[in-house]
Amino acid sequence: MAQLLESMPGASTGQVVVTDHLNFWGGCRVKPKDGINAEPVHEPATGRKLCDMFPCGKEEVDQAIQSAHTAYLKWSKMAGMERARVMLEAARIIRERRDNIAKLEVINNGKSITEARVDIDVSWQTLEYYAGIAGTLAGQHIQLPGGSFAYTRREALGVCVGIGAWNYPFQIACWKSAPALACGNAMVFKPSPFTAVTAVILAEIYKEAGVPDGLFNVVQGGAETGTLLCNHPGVAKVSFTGSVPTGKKIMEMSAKTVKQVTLELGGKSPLIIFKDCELENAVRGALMANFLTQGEVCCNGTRVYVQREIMPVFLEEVVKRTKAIRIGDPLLENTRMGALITRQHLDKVLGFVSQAKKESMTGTPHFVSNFICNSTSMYSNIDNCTDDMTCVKEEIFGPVMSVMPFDTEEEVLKRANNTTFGLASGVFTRDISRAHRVAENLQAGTCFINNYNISPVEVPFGGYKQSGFGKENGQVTIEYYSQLKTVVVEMGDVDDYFNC
Ligand SMILES: NC(=O)C1=CN([C@@H]2O[C@H](COP(=O)(O)OP(=O)(O)OC[C@H]3O[C@@H](n4cnc5c(N)ncnc54)[C@H](O)[C@@H]3O)[C@@H](O)[C@H]2O)C=CC1
Ligand SMILES: C[N+](C)(C)CCCC(=O)O
Repeated sequence: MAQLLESMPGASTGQVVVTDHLNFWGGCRVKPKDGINAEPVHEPATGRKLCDMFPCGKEEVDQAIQSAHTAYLKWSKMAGMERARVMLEAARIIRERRDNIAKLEVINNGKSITEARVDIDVSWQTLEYYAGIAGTLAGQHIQLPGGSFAYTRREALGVCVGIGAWNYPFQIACWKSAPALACGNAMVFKPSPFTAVTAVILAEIYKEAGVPDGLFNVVQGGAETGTLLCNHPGVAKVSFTGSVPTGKKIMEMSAKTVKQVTLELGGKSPLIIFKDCELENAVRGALMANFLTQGEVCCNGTRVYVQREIMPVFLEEVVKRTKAIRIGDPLLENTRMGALITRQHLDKVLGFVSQAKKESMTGTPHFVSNFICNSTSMYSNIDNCTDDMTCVKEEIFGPVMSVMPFDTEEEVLKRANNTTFGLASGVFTRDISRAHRVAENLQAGTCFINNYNISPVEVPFGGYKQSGFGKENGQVTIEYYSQLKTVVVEMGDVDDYFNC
């Protein structure tokens, strides 16, 4: 893989073939055991086969978990400051190789190179941030009568499993592994079978930075491999990013051995635009909320509520800007929207758009489709939607923005909250009291005021309702990757309570 990265500077879509093994445990890449059941992985931008992915079976999953356990025993005994030093070195290497990793991520996922570079920057920043926290992990000292006392220790959980989605492959691996490793855990990570290629690069970088062999491992596979991981008695925690139905299964499987779980699930987030907004910012915010990574973003603000008085001018602008988004080969510098993950996913997204055309009595779908190489990308604004339309109720996970008019704050809050999801939300207004009141009353894990989809690593991220629970990023995530032990110390004699 190192060779592949070196050969990347001249790479363009349609050229790279990955032949290296994509599993990693015990400190090195591991050849698939049987070399059977190969699943082709395609380059989204061209539809070309990029490599074969061989799903890991029980024996391989056992090996990866065993190797993680061995590394955990060493790593968890190191001082936080020692762990921090290794993590900072890994962050430095990612930063140094940022452009090449970003290129491979484009080939892996289909997003534009501009966005992929941001993802890789967020990735090394995540490692730096949690390296900074590793040395600060501490407990509390509690005084008790007679000189006795108690103290708490913040301890690692053990072997944590990370299960990733295909929309931010490298970044998700960092969002999960950085806090896990900072707390002294080891991780076995399973990327999505659609984006099998970049997680192993992270494993190599951790190794190069000096983590013990087995600390960060990659097993390839889909639902079956994921099931083996979630049912494994040697796993203490599962952190999952993906769809709600799979999240529910993961919770069920984890319940059998009472594993801790973090679930980052889907969304159908509302973005509320009041008539007193700064219109230019609101329009840009609506694009940010809908079209990053071809719309394949869990926290996207796909239900855009616009106060009726400004609907015509908002729509005119937003449609004009949407049509001007440069769709194309994702490795070209000018491209701002690349390819959807697979042909099947594109068909699913197009299905939502044609369903909207059928369901809409008054709305106008503004629909544009572009062909890039063998694959396709598209985007659509659907105006004057009603809350009961399928495109307004269900997660589309594509570049489709649904726009609805509203009249009052009270009404829009009710409509915005009328969903089983609760990942994110947004509001554009110049009225600061209204902004904070709306933020308080929206039932979602994040509310963006006068912007959207800004998520620096310092800021906790996670859902309400069926969008999941647990947080990623921010200081609080330490609590989801560690456990608190209480030690009670008697300085006097034990009471003769039983008087015997
Ligand atoms: N919230 C988010 O960030 C994401 C939401 N989605 C939504 O889900 C839809 C389907 O996409 P998928 O990739 O099929 O999502 P998914 O939720 O099925 O897959 C996500 C991850 O879970 C793994 N997985 C699947 N079944 C599993 C099981 N039974 N046990 C353990 N692991 C399992 C997959 O291999 C993958 O690594 C998308 O169209 C989109 O609407 C997809 C990806 C990310
Ligand atoms: C980076 N951000 C905020 C645009 C999206 C991250 C959440 C996801 O995995 O979809």
